[in-house]
Amino acid sequence: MDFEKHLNLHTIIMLRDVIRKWWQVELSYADKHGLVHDWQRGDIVPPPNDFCRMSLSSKEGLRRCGQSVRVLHEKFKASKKLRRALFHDCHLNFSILGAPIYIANEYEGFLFVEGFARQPLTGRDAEQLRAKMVPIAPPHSDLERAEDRVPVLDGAELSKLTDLLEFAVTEISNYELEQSRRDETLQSLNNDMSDRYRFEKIIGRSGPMMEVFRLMEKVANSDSTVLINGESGTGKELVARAIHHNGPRKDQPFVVQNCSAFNDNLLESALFGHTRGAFTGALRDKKGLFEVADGGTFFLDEVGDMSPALQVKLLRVLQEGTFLPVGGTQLKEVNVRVIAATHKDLGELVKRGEFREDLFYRINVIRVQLPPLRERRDDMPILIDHFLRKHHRDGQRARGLAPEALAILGAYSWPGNIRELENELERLLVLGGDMEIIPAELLSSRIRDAVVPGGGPFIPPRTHGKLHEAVEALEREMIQQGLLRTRYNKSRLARELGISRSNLILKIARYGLDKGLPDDEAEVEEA
Ligand SMILES: Nc1ncnc2c1ncn2[C@@H]1O[C@H](COP(=O)(O)OP(=O)(O)OP(=O)(O)O)[C@@H](O)[C@H]1O
Repeated sequence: MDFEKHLNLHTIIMLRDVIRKWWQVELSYADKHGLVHDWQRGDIVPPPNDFCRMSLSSKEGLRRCGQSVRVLHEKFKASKKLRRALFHDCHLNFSILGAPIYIANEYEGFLFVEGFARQPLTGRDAEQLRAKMVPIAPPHSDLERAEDRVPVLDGAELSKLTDLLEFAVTEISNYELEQSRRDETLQSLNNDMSDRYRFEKIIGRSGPMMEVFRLMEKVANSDSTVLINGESGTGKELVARAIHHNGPRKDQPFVVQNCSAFNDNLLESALFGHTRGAFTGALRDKKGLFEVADGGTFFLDEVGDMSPALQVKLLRVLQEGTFLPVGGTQLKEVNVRVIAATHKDLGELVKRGEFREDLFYRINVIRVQLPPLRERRDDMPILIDHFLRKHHRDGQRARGLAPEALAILGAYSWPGNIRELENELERLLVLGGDMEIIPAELLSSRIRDAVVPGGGPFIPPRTHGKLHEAVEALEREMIQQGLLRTRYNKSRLARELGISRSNLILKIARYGLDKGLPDDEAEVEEA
């Protein structure tokens, strides 16, 4: 237990002060071994009682004072059931009053005051005291009339002091209990957070993302091949990295290759390496990325774009851990965990004969499906917050987005997913410069126009009030925006909205949206 900390508690500071002022005694603390740390450090507040002051200032006196305190400690230790204050007479026959500190039923030491008499000293008492001081006090110490300055605490005063001492002890144990409860709560929160956010760079709390995290937890410690499926910008590489960094291969290389980046020959040589003279320009042997990744993880992005010839080679590495460099004759052996990713439907490619079925089954052992951003809109606020922090530069003022900007971002369909959102926020921070709140006007026109065609103010959908009114308001808004978007082509709009043309015309009339519309005859039907 750290008494330094307790001394700084507001209540203890106040109590110490009150006790000092009212009774001229000092509140001190002995630990669970009966040691008074302040005294041992020589950090002694000189007590008004001159006898005690002299005693505490000499080595022998200090030893005797310490011994007296330890007797009280022994009493507390001997009777663990005793939770109240106790008296003991010190080596000078002054009183020590101590109250034990218990925290969660453990004895942790005691608070005490010492150096007072319980009744006025007689002349004889003073004589005896002076005699006791001879071996302790330095020669020629001035103890003339010292007995006049000895605090005397009789019955009523003593009971008040006892109450205060016990109150101080209760304050300390309450504080410690509170602290340990807080520590426990923090600990369990941290455990909770680390469970949930072991993949701390991946932001998401929506149901689909929690599903992804659960799966990642399971696969991180295994060595099995993983297939990550998801649209562009949904975080496939981020997830692959997180799986690698949370697994047993984390100290080994993580190598990335996008299979759609090169033509077939270049990709083969990049993946498997080549020998000298394998092709024009191959001046020396070159290691392939599979060799570089040996012991670690290889992230093969856009695996669906691999040619059939390379698919065979990949299957061999996956099944046997061996491959032949371009132009080589000797098989090389590697131990690589493969995480493949694609935005394509590999099952569909298999059906069309564009992807080997055996390879598909080999890499589709565990499939992590990353949801597009439009299907995890619940994550938008934390993602926005995350990217605003990530791209916020020192000295920049921007703290957030105006409500209209947030509403537009929330309504946009995000075809480029998180990458598009991240780029948009980075751009907004640059354009926002010194602004504290970034207004909707700064959003990319692509986003604004998609959500608010015609550039009017964005009216976010209602979330309260009567349902039929909200439905009607939404219906009116969709028809009005649709008419603008289709340039009043009612047949097209009816198709888009999934209602009949006559039904649309009725609704247009009902909502008063027909004013100023071109004649039906003038409407140009699309092919
Ligand atoms: N859940 C997420 N939390 C935070 N940042 C994310 C998240 N998902 C993706 N990102 C960020 O979005 C950007 C795109 O992610 P990443 O490159 O992993 O996507 P991808 O699906 O591999 O894209 P592509 O298919 O185009 O290669 C990166 O900057 C990444 O850090």
